[in-house]
Amino acid sequence: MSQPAISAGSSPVIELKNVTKTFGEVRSLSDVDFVVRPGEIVGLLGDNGAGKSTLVKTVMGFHRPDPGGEIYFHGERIHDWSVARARGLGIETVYQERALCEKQPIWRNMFMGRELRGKFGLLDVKRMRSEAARLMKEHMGFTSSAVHPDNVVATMSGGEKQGVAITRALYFEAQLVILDEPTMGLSLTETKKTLEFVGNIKKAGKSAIFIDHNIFHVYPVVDRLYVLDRGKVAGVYSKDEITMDELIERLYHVARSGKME
Ligand SMILES: Nc1ncnc2c1ncn2[C@@H]1O[C@H](COP(=O)(O)OP(=O)(O)OP(=O)(O)O)[C@@H](O)[C@H]1O
Repeated sequence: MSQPAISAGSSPVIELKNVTKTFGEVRSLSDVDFVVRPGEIVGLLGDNGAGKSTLVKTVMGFHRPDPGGEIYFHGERIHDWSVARARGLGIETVYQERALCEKQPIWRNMFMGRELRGKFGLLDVKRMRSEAARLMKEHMGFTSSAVHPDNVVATMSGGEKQGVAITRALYFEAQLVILDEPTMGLSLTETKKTLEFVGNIKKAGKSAIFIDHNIFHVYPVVDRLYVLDRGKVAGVYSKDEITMDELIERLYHVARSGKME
């Protein structure tokens, strides 16, 4: 199980300062300041091409900022930012449900790539099955004996699959969970379930970045929102500062004029 080498405190889990990212002639991010605090769910909104993916890929370590940009984890500047470094510090991405192995049982999916091992390095199947059962009950709210860790993932609903992915991230000591359009292609009920799982991240005292095109999904579960427009931060809002209607109004305004007010 990966443990963050830097101790968690009240300083932001992740902080990007003055981050610009260019790909040849394309400037995907421009002087972006971005902060996620402990226990905070932060929404990322913006039109197609606004820079949302580039921003989260930078947080995930896939991209390094152009010179001048800085990345801090719990207040400490990290110079050698990379996927391995970000993951080692507890930044986990929940990919869309297709990242799970449909034909494998739930317990295997929970521990895929980070299997629990016993003596002599042998797989501890018994412990993985019992841990999966506990997590399903405690984190995913499965009380029915019909849902068993041996069930294959293909039999679960889309929302439940997202639950497996989120629970897996939390189990592996994620400090920050990145959710990239977790409700895409899900039905209404499955979406509701997925949003409940997002709430579990906060209950567990962890943080998340939530990207979704649908403001009706994002607004209810987040504490703060960043609006990106053409690579720039066009607005940052605490949820208690802005109603959903006001936010929609401002998003229309950004789309029309490129400015938040
Ligand atoms: N690897 C890359 N090489 C060149 N240009 C890129 C690369 N990645 C992103 N871009 C460009 O940067 C801009 C921002 O893209 P990005 O994918 O971050 O936007 P987005 O807000 O996630 O969009 P969407 O909602 O459509 O996924 C776009 O113009 C895109 O074409």
